[in-house]
Amino acid sequence: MSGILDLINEANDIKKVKPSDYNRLAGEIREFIIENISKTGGHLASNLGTVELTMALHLYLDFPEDKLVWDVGHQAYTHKLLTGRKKDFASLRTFEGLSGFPKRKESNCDCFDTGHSSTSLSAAMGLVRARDLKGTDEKVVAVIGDGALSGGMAFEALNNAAELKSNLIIILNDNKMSISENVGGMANYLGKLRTGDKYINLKQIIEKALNNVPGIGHIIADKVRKSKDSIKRLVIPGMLFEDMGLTYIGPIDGHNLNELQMALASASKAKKAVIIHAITKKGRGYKPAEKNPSYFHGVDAFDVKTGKNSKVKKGITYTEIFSDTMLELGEMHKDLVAITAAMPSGTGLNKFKQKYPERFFDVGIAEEHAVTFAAGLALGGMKPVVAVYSTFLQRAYDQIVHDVCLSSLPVIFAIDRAGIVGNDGETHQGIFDVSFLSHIPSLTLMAPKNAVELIEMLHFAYAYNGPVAVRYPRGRAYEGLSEFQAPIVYGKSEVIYQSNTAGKKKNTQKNRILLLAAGSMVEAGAQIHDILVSEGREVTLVNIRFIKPMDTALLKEMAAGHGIWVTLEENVQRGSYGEGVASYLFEQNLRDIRLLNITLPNQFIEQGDVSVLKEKLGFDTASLTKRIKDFISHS
Ligand SMILES: Cc1ncc(C[n+]2csc(CCOP(=O)(O)OP(=O)(O)O)c2C)c(N)n1
Ligand SMILES: CC(=O)[C@@H](O)[C@H](O)COP(=O)(O)O
Ligand SMILES: [Mg+2]
Repeated sequence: MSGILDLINEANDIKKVKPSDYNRLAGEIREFIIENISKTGGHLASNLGTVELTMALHLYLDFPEDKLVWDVGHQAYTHKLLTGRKKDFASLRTFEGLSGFPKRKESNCDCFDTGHSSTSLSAAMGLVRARDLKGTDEKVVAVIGDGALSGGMAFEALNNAAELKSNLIIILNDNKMSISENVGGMANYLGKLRTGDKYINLKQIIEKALNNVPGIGHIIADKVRKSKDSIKRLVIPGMLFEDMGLTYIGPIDGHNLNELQMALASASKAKKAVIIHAITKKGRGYKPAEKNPSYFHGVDAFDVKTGKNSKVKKGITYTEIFSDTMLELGEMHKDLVAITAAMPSGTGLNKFKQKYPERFFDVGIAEEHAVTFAAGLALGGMKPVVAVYSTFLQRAYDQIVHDVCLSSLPVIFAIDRAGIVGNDGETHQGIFDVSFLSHIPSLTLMAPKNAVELIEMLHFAYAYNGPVAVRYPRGRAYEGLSEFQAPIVYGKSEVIYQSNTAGKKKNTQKNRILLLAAGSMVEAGAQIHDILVSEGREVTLVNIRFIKPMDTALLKEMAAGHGIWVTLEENVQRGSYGEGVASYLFEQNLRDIRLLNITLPNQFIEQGDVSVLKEKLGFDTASLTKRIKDFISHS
């Protein structure tokens, strides 16, 4: 039997669906999403929570003329389904497939690319101002989650939106959850609004009680009813927003299409910014996700019946190593404190949170605040560890420079997801951190070659008195080369394999190869070393360890015996370690040394499995070896 969803093949088709079929359509959408995500993986729980919300918006808006801005964008699958992309879902988050986030290049119904949090209100404000300047009449709606509303940018935009004299609709999609449980004062306030009906009852109870007071009771009750201030604040939900100058509608049931449509119709009349507070359930309609929305926030393929992950787990991850080491360090050092910007499980800090709740701080989706907060903790005598994904640290550049490094404060940055992360694509690749960190004076930047070295580096970072960052990739930790465990010495690299330089002729020196590999690339470096050596070449392999400061003493020593240098790292070329080596050779006038920088290209890197992307980028061992050999023979 064909379903209602089959009738929807392009934008605005939903308007042809009979209202009596809306519930059936919502059910079919949920079924479709569960079925598909169970095969491809993806952001399941948030999408199940926004089905009716998205349907209501599609009934209200005309695409592509009207503009719908999604915050983070991880909840936009229904929007994709309703705008002609149903057929592409099998390719979700794969190379050249359907993106997991809104993408302008994918559809003219996506008006703003997202992936990072708390940007929707600013972008929507810009669209409104542009509309008003042009004199056009398209509608503009932003959808922001309660988690995303904890981000500083959202507050900045709300402050600005209060000045609007034309319509902007903000849907606050409140499911009480960020990835983990939502935190902070705004979350508490929203909690109070959710129970707003209780306050209304309270008002009625007060009025009734006063009316029963003989004599002046009814006069006071009348005053209470008319009072605009204190009592109103008590009884009318959303007064915080109202007092700021925005109109608040809600709370409403975000799974009730009627309520949503009525709220949108009434919001559309205001010549100002209006917040519709919609209460939804993360994971709605799929029991395992309703029960454990954090786990089903972002999942790999799973079995629909059991909800269990169907992929076999291979090896320990860097995140797990970090997580366990934090427990160890926490036990040893009572001044160690840990900070996350709403990612306790993603960063692995959840164990630390459980064991040392008083030394754990989840500040909400607020990376800028997290870093300056860490500066304050360090000033107060604590040893803060900011655990953060490379891509989200981009937010906090000025705070790192101005608040931490300028005063050389002992803050540790544990930078997870450094390098290619895979299926989340352009917005989430951690490929810029070496570039935006390695020029900051007083900051030390390290990268471990393997699991053991991450542990050592974290211990080293604790003991070091100054700002220090350790970057490590997403996923499985490399466990090879574990016999190489030279103690970490500040600013010193580790020579893994030293080619024999004794008694060799000058010509041999010219052709001798020096591989300078950073972090995740040491594994590839070791493989390339073995291949080149098996072909009779002389090769030295160095594990950089310190991307900054550069170990110039070692470089000087190596310059005497190696004519071909190759740097290997997982970062774009501009601002890379390799670029630093090129400057060094130039400054030292070492013009005879031929240098090949192997870095990621200076471009945004799209989505796909890490192995697929590496192959496409020529970053797999076979391609890298070929590149090095070509370089040797052509230079
Ligand atoms: C700047 C930034 N930091 C962290 C994240 C990781 N992240 C993605 S979704 C999310 C939670 C968002 O919560 P909410 O807005 O309430 O949406 P929900 O998942 O509940 O639907 C977080 C922390 C991000 N995308 N961007
Ligand atoms: C949407 C978002 O930003 C996160 O949910 C992100 O997808 C998590 O990535 P990991 O799977 O690497 O934790
Ligand atoms: Mg939420």
